[in-house]
Amino acid sequence: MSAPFFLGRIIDVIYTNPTGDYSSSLTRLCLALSGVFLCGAAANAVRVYLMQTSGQRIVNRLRASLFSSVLRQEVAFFDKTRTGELINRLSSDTALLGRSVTENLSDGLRAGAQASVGIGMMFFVSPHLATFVLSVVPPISILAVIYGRYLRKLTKLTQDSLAQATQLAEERIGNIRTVRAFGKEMTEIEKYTSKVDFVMQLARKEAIARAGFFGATGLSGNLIVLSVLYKGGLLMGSAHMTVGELSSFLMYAFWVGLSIGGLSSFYSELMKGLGAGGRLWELLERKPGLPFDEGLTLNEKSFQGALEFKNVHFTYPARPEVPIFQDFSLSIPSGSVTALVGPSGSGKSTVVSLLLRLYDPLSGTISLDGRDIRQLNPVWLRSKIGTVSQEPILFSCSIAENIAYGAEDPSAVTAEQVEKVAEVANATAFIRSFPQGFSTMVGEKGVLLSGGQKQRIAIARALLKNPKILLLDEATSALDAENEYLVQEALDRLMEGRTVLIIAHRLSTIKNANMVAVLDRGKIIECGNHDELLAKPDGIYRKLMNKQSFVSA
Ligand SMILES: Nc1ncnc2c1ncn2[C@@H]1O[C@H](COP(=O)(O)OP(=O)(O)OP(=O)(O)O)[C@@H](O)[C@H]1O
Repeated sequence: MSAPFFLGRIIDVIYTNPTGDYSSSLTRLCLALSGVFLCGAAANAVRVYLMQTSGQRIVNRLRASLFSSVLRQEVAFFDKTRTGELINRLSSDTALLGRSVTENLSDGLRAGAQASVGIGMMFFVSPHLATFVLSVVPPISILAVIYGRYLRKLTKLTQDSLAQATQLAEERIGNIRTVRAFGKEMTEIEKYTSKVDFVMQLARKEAIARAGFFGATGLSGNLIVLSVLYKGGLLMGSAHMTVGELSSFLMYAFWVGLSIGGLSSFYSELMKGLGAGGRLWELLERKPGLPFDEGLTLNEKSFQGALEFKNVHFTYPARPEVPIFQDFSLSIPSGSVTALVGPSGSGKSTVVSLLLRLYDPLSGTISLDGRDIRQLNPVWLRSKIGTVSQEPILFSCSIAENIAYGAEDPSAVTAEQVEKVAEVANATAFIRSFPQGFSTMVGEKGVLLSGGQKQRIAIARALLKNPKILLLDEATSALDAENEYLVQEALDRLMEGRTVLIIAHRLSTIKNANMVAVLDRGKIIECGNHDELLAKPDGIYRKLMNKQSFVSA
């Protein structure tokens, strides 16, 4: 900021010495000025480096905290929130906020410092001229406030619309097989295009506001310079100012004008950042509806794994008006196999979700070894439960990594352990048939594997976890005879010595279970073993069997 001052002094030295005897003063002033330039250049380089790195660090930390906050939320939160929206917050909102508080903040601070020192220097060089010039500041400030508010609102709307577009793209790309099977590519393209077109409309509004604001601030800057020339010329004519002072003043005024332009751009970026930030804080500060990692753990030695539902009432938070369980009671003794049967939509999978404490009942209790699971640490509880669902979801990594995912610390799992559980799960033969064996990549959600293969990997994963309690959801779709046999044998081995609740679709499973519980419209209506239930003349179970809705394997 001292450069214009020195430049003015140099001009005055030259003009006030018509004899030309000013070389020593000129050298001194030029040396001083080059020193100033050097310091300025070094400071600028350091500023850019620090701002870039701290900017990235802020974005990284924001992303990590946000991801951690999202993963801790209760499952009901994910029932209501769209994945694409969360992805958009993680990627786009964090980048916008990060940029706004670093690079932009640095430019803003620089512009602010330049403007205030510039104004100070203007007063130092000519208080009279400075007062005259700064009368244009208040109208610009009012304009800036109106513009900032409008931009903040617009950014929030833009980010929301962008999130909707991301959501649509994410869902359709993730389910491309369904889109293809129904031949809906063109419809989906049109839907997506209309969503991004709306984002474009908002961007156009922003561009108009921005153009107006920048035009106004640019014009004000130029008017400042013009008025300095006019008023300064008059002051010089009346010998109240030297040519060097007017030059210095002009340069300061020019800098102040530039800084005001910089400040307006800083302000608009800051407003955009705050627009995106509001949505981020909401999520960062959200307290999970269910505790994440707190509560009691039971004594491992005396742990039995007996489960009991007592007078449970439950509705899903996303649809509180539809009761799923009303006075639901069921006892699953330790070490026994209980088969849960019932029509589609009767609440079988909900029983599993409640046992995993993905949701809490409205009233009644679910207990493990006589202890209400709400008192237990959910992480500990889930570590004691293994699940194999109808259509197991695998992650897009290797087969070995997918199996090791079952262990508490996957990085500590050895290749031998993985191979051993794969053997028990009847998975070794097909894994070995792949050229890359256990290192074969399974694709997103395991799309590169067949249903039976995915199930056996999920069984191996559950075996590695070695849980006391098993919650199984048998596949409804019939596998071919060989696969069927291999999966069934693997499941039988997995069930040995554990408390098992199995959502049963196969007659053989039902027949072998210690107890069959028949669920209908959220209530257990019959309970007993296969033969006992079949013996009831008007029993629902008997009717279900007659409908032959079970896979008779
Ligand atoms: N996350 C959810 N939010 C709101 N309602 C849900 C949710 N999940 C399931 N439901 C509803 O709860 C009821 C019971 O569903 P559930 O999946 O437990 O049935 P199910 O007996 O396992 O059915 P199926 O045999 O077809 O898998 C259904 O009416 C279903 O629409």
